[in-house]
Amino acid sequence: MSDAHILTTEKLVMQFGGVTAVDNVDFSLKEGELRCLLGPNGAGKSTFFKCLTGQLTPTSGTIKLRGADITGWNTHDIVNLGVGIKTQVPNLFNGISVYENIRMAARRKHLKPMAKEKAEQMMEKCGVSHLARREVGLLAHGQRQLVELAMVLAEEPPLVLLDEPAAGMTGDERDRLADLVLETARSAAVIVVEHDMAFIRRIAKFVTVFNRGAIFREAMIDEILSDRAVQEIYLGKQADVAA
Ligand SMILES: Nc1ncnc2c1ncn2[C@@H]1O[C@H](COP(=O)(O)OP(=O)(O)OP(=O)(O)O)[C@@H](O)[C@H]1O
Repeated sequence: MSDAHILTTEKLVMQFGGVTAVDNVDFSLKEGELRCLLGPNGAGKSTFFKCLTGQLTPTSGTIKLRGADITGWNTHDIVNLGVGIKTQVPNLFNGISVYENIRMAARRKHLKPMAKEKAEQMMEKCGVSHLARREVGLLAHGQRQLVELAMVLAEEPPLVLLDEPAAGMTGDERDRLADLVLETARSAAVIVVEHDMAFIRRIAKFVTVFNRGAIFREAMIDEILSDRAVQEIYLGKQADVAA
């Protein structure tokens, strides 16, 4: 991991009417760093994520990617800058096969023969080779999540943003996903927003905890899990963070 920052936000604010969902957030992520975003329901994680991915335009503040101001850019342009984005709802072409979806994604980065090879590699890596000819619209949610991840990784982005990637997955799929995220983080910076604590425990290193729209704590996962104040903000909102 280098000390240079791939992504920073300064005084980022997102308001919905009278609700301040993201409140003055200064955040930074180093090149090659894996960061998990945690926090109780309604803490502002998803809204923050959606500002980073261009799904929402922040009310104020700035977002910089490798020093370039991308505040208010749309998702398409952010993806074209080389950011791999996986939102909560898989973004797939339902009528065509798993292989075709992944090959088309690989084609955005690679020439034709290389794109085929890359698609095959990615299917293997993400554990969906056995589904290659299946229509993605007919797959279970967890399988669709893995296919979309294969599409994102096929473009070899230097920054990967994942919103609840483990949702709807079986135990085996979740284990596969954890290995994939760790492997991806060897060559790219990764941000993961996730509720599933078993999954978080497997992958997390340094984490950012949100509460009421602001950054509440930033520390290594072990420290966070034993932090009384962090446990208290979770209590009454969802399963205990230490459960
Ligand atoms: N489109 C919206 N319009 C109005 N309020 C919103 C909107 N999206 C989010 N909010 C509010 O912003 C706050 C932060 O919500 P957000 O979904 O970002 O939290 P979260 O930490 O991702 O929660 P969860 O873990 O439940 O997904 C909440 O009070 C939520 O009700």
